[in-house]
Amino acid sequence: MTTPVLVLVGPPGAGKSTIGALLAERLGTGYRDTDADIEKTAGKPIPEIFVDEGEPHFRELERQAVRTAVAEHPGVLALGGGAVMDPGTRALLKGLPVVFLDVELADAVHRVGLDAPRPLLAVNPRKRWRELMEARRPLYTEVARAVISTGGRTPAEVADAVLEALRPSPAPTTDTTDSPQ
Ligand SMILES: Nc1ncnc2c1ncn2[C@@H]1O[C@H](COP(=O)(O)OP(=O)(O)O)[C@@H](O)[C@H]1O
Ligand SMILES: O=C(O)C1=C[C@@H](OP(=O)(O)O)[C@@H](O)[C@H](O)C1
Ligand SMILES: [Mg+2]
Repeated sequence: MTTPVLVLVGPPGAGKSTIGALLAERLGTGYRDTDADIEKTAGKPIPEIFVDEGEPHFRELERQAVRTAVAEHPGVLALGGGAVMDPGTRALLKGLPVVFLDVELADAVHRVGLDAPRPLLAVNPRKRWRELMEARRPLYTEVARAVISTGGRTPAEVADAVLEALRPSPAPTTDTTDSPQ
């Protein structure tokens, strides 16, 4: 089993897919996004899966996509915003270098409003996003080794902050200059 060097979690609009691709480039490793894997498996875009088969079916595809990617992808992995709702997925993430990309409502809604539609935010996106985040914040926090705020930062700055947060702290050194002989 080859587990990912880095896993990104967080709500829609946090920048998981954008920062994930950027980090993979910086680290010289592969990038994978479970949403893209799901679309490949289903043979259709996520909004169509929600409409045709419903959210429970999407969540089942998501559970499987996360398991497969965690088992075989050695690079950077971005999850969909709702993946952490599954207890089995949270257990799987334990021990992995998981980073929670945090964002406030105003920034997130501004960002996803400019992007392709997310079915869960199709109606009343501000209210829906706030509800999602209230329910999920404890779950993002539970699985994360580091929490990075993305507000007011460019994607490149967020990537820098992620790498800095995961940098191993230097081994303790003993300063002998003042030690008694
Ligand atoms: N730090 C940032 N500052 C400004 N815009 C951003 C930032 N991160 C991502 N975006 C933009 O926000 C939108 C959503 O980003 P995306 O990576 O798809 O988020 P997620 O995968 O977390 O839902 C995209 O249009 C992306 O270009
Ligand atoms: O928050 C969610 O439940 C979802 C987030 C989306 O991914 P992003 O978080 O990458 O937007 C995508 O998986 C799907 O639309 C459901
Ligand atoms: Mg994404």
